[in-house]
Parts: sequence; structure tokens; C-alpha cells
Amino acid sequence: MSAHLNAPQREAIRYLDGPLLVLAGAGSGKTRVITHKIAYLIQECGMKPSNIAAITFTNKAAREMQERVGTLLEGTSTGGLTICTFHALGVRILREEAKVLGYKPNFSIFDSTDCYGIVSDLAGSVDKATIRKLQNVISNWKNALVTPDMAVKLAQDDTEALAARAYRDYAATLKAYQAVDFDDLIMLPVELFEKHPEVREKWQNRLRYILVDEYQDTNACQYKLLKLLTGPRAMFTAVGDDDQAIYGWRGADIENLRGLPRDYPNLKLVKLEQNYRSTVRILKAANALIANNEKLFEKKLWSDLGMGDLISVTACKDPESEAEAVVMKLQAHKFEHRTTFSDYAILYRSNHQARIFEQYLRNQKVPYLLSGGQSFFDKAEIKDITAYLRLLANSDDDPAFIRAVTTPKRGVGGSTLEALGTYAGERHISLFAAVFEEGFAHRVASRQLDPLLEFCEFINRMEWRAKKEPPGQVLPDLLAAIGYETWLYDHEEPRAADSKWKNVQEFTAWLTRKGEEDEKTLIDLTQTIALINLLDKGESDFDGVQLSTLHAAKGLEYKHVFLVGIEEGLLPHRESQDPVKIEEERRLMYVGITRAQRSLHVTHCERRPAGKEWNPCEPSRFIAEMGKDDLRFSGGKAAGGEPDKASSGARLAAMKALLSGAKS
Ligand SMILES: Nc1ncnc2c1ncn2[C@@H]1O[C@H](COP(=O)(O)OP(=O)(O)OP(=O)(O)O)[C@@H](O)[C@H]1O
Ligand SMILES: [Mg+2]
Repeated sequence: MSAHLNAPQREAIRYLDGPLLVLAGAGSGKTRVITHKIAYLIQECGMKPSNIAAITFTNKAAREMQERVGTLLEGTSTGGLTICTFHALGVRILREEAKVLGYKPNFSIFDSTDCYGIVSDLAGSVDKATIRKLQNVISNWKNALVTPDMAVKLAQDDTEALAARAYRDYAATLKAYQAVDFDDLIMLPVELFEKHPEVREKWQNRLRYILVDEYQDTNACQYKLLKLLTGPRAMFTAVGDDDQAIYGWRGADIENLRGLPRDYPNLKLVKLEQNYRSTVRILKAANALIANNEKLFEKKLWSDLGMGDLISVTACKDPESEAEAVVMKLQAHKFEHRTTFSDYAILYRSNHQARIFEQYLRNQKVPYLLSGGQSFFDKAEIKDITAYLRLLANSDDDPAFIRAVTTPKRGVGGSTLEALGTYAGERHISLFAAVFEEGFAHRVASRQLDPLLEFCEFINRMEWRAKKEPPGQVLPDLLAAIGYETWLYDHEEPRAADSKWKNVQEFTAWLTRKGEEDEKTLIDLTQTIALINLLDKGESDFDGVQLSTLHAAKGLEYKHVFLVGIEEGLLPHRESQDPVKIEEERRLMYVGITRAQRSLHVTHCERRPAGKEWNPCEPSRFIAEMGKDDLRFSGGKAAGGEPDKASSGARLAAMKALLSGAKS
């Protein structure tokens, strides 16, 4: 075992007598316990890698963990070792057990845009906000393991009954499409394991030891899946920090932390108290801030990495001057300390805050990476066009068929597809092949069959051309024939449509170029796209400043961190004002502060544009809560020897919150 482990870490790694919870603050080496425990299980306990599964919160975290375990175990084979997210594990289980659940192994996974389309079809003519709400209600039901039948039975009033029926139809539609949504990736395996003990036992025997990182952010459904997977043996290690629970809005529930000792009376608890990440000042500020939250578990956290620099708090006039100030400070800091760009992170509450920083970084030719954003190939519009290409390459690709035939809409409805799906299922042929069969023609009206036939004939014609002509000739005709641009502008807000259409053009230009360079047809290139999708989109070697949302920065660390836009209304967010949500916002700030190793810089604006007007902004109450001993204020009203001014507004806000909290 590596020398760089302290006594409680070693204890946690060696403990194999039953379920184990490592509960500890930020930077105390929880993730390190997981990676080292995997190595320990394989190297010292002789466990097969294929019997071990480690579950991380994001794909990025999974990649990092794979790398670290790979390094620790150099020379030892790790074949079959599972390191992935709950969702990826769900996909794996579902693919293997699809038959038992009545799915094909190549079921589609619908993203939230696909699902929005289904819900909006079912809901009829209601506004977007209502559809999103309905989507949320359905998602909450799924995460609470409420089936459509249960929802219908439990409905208390007309609105709930309506929503429950929409849920039932939504589930039926997905099934007809042989598709699942993200929530299903967890819910269906739970259902599967509950109904089929033999399948459950098979998986319990396969995954004999399970490790879970960021346990505080699991939801009820994921907890259930974990329980079913570990079974009565309960051989697992969960690590987490209740002060970093920041996904309550997505159904994660700290109750799962509280529930563990109840569900597992023999649960062993290990606490880690030494922080190996941050300087004393950073840690002190983080501890002072989080002390304002109700405590679930008592924790201590100390560091021997030295006092470190004061934390700078800068008031800026507006977002432009904030971005300018941050980028200038970053460059000066880099020059002075001879660091690299990848030592820096700029973290913010909401995605939209990134744009102006990107602009200034680009102006200054500072390389940067944007995370928490979406990969190009995962964008709905790129997936739409890719669905057509997949279908040209392989007309048996049912998921691509469903996506292409319904996007843009061409008069093929849910019931037609359901009939087609049933027929194809009985005959064991693909949807595409089924369209041309006489047996199917007898089952549907001609107004249902005609648009299907027209679509398939179009695909056949295009396929024929795609095999011979260069992509540059086929693509424009394909796009024009399906009317994608018009459909986008009919469906989306103008700005969203603009950006999506631009992406489509960028994608087709790329395909055209590739086609010319490599002398490849569209059919050949479809394989290339699939491979790009599989490729690690990781950016490990790139030297750039990291731009990220606070949520996406969870679990990561950077030498120097800028927390920007730390204002009332942004953090805490204006829509998160009740006392429970304020606590979650405070944890988000805690996550932000504790990403920093050496230096921390906090900025806030005095005004922000709101349409043509300016809105005045107060510094966040969280700045005051960090305690002023380790903070150095500058800029704006606070400059010129009035260090307290910047925080007086924050204190006022904190007082207001306290009063409103006391009232409710
Ligand atoms: N015993 C140790 N000796 C030296 N360095 C350590 C030790 N334990 C952890 N570290 C280092 O401390 C840093 C924080 O560790 P790690 O990321 O595992 O903490 P964590 O508890 O998972 O943090 P978070 O709560 O943010 O997820 C890492 O750089 C890690 O390599
Ligand atoms: Mg961690």
C-alpha cells in the first residue's frame, strides 16, 4: 500500500468486514480512499477486477479514476473492472437484461429534448413552462419509484390525475419506441432486480464489491439500486460529505446518508479530518461559511499546508470589468508565480456567466477549457442529423429510424410507430424492413402507411446517392429535403434556432471536408462519427484555464481559483431563497471555496444589465460569512480603506435571511 495514506485512510481501505461509510470534509482524501481501495482489493486481496465496481458522479470523474487506478496498478491487469456513473452502470445492466424487460438490446436513450417532444405531444396545446413542469413531475415520480399505475391511484385532485395519466401515456410511448429516458436508466434496473431474483443474484455475484464516491448526492432510486446490487452481503464502501450535497434540486436526498446507519446496523463509520488540499486560510473561510448551516454530522477539518495568502475579494463595476479584472489578475499572477494556465479555474453559479469570460480570455489569447457544457456530438441537433446518416449506413438501426422519422415531424404518429414496433417485434425484423411488408400494410390505414413508405423510399434514394457521391453533394440535398432548418425555426426560440442551425452547418462542413480529404463517402464517415463519440473527450494534456460551473467542479481541485459573480441573486440564486435552498446554495459556495489549493479570489459586481437597464447588485451574504480575518477587500465602494463596506450589504442580507427564516 502506498506510503501517502494516513491512519484512518488505511483503516478505511483495509476494512472488509461489512458496509463502510467514510464521512469527511472536502479534500480529506475520500476519493483517494476509493482508488487505493480498488488497488488493495485487486493486489492484496486477490479479487478479480471484474468483481469490483466503483461508481462516480460524472463521466469525467470516472475517467480520472480509471487513470489513477491504472497508474497504481501498473503491470497488473484491470480487465473487467467497472468504473462509471450510476447511469452508465444502468445502461450496462439494461443492455444485458433487455430481453427480460421486453426491450431490444439496442434500445434508444432519449435525452431530455427527445422526452420534451413526447410530453408536449401528449399534453396537447399547453405552454412550454407547463410541459417542463410535467416533465419534472414525471421525473420525480420515477426517482421516487412511483409507477404510472401507482401515480394514477394516488392522485389527489384533477391536476394530479391529469399528470398521472400523462405519465402513463409517456411511459407507454417510450416503450413503443423501444426507448428509455435518463431516469429509466436507474429505475428500470431497480424494477428488474425487484421482480427477478435470479437476475439480481447474478449481478450480486458478479459485482461483489461496490465503491461509491460523492455518496451525499445519490437519490432515492440510486440508493435502492445500490441496496439491491450489494444485497444481504452489503460489501460496499460509500464516501461522502453532507456539506457538499448540491443536487437536491435533482432529487438527491441527504436522507440517504442518514438512512445508511438505519438500514445497515453494522455500518462502520470512518472519519477523515486532515485536509491535504488547501491552505489554512482557505480552509478556515470554508469552515466559517459552512458553520452557518444546520449540522447533520459533526466534522473537523484541519490542514498543515501553511497559512497561505489572504483571500482577495474584489468589487467590480459590472460584468465586463469583472471579466477584465479577473483575466488581468490571472495573467499577472501567472507571470509572477511562473505557473501554467491549467493551474487556474474560474468558477460560477450559472452557465450563462461563462460567455463574457470566454470573450475576455479569447481577447487576451489565454487558452481555456469549458466544462459543464455539452460536447458537440451530444447536441440534439447533431444527433438528429447523425440519426439520418446512421440510417443511410444501416437501415436496421431502429433507434436512428425512430429519431429520424420523428424529427422533423412528418405525420408519423405514436400509434403508427407502436403498430410498426409490435409488427416488427413479432416478425423479428427491423422497423425499416417492416414498413415494406404486406402484413404490416394490412394492419394500418393508408394515411398511416403512406408517410412511412415515403420516408423509407427517401432513405433508400439517399443511401444510393451516399454510396457514390461525395458528402459535399449529398448533404445539402438531404438537409433541404428533410426541411431541418425550417423545422428548427418553427420549434425553437430564434436565438436557440440560430445557434443550432450554425452547429448543423459546422457539422456538415466538417463532414464535407473530411469526405474530400480522406476520399470517404457519408457511409464511411458514419463509422468515424461513432468512433468520435466513443473516444475519450478528455482534455488532460491541454494547458488551459478551466471555466466551469460550481456544480461541475465537484470533486476537482485547482491551485488557484476565482469565484466570480458572488452576489445576492446569483449565489444564493434568486430562485433559491427558502431556508432549505439557501443551505444548498451555501454548500455550493463551500464546494467552490474548497476547490482551491493555494489561492482564492472572489469577485462580485455592483450592477448587472437587465435588458436596457442596470440592476444594482449586493455582494453575497456568503462573503461576510467567510469571516473577515482572512479576506482582503478591494475595488468599488470597498476600496480606499473601507474594508467593511463591501460586507455590510452582505450582512444586511444575512440578517434579512435570518429574519425570514425565523418567520417560517
Ligand atoms: N494521505 C495523503 N497524503 C498526501 N496527499 C493526500 C493524502 N490524501 C489525499 N491527498 C491529496 O489531497 C487531495 C484531496 O484528495 P481527494 O480528492 O481524495 O479528497 P476528497 O475528500 O475526495 O475531496 P472532495 O470532497 O473535494 O471530493 C488530492 O490531491 C489527494 O491526492
Ligand atoms: Mg472526492
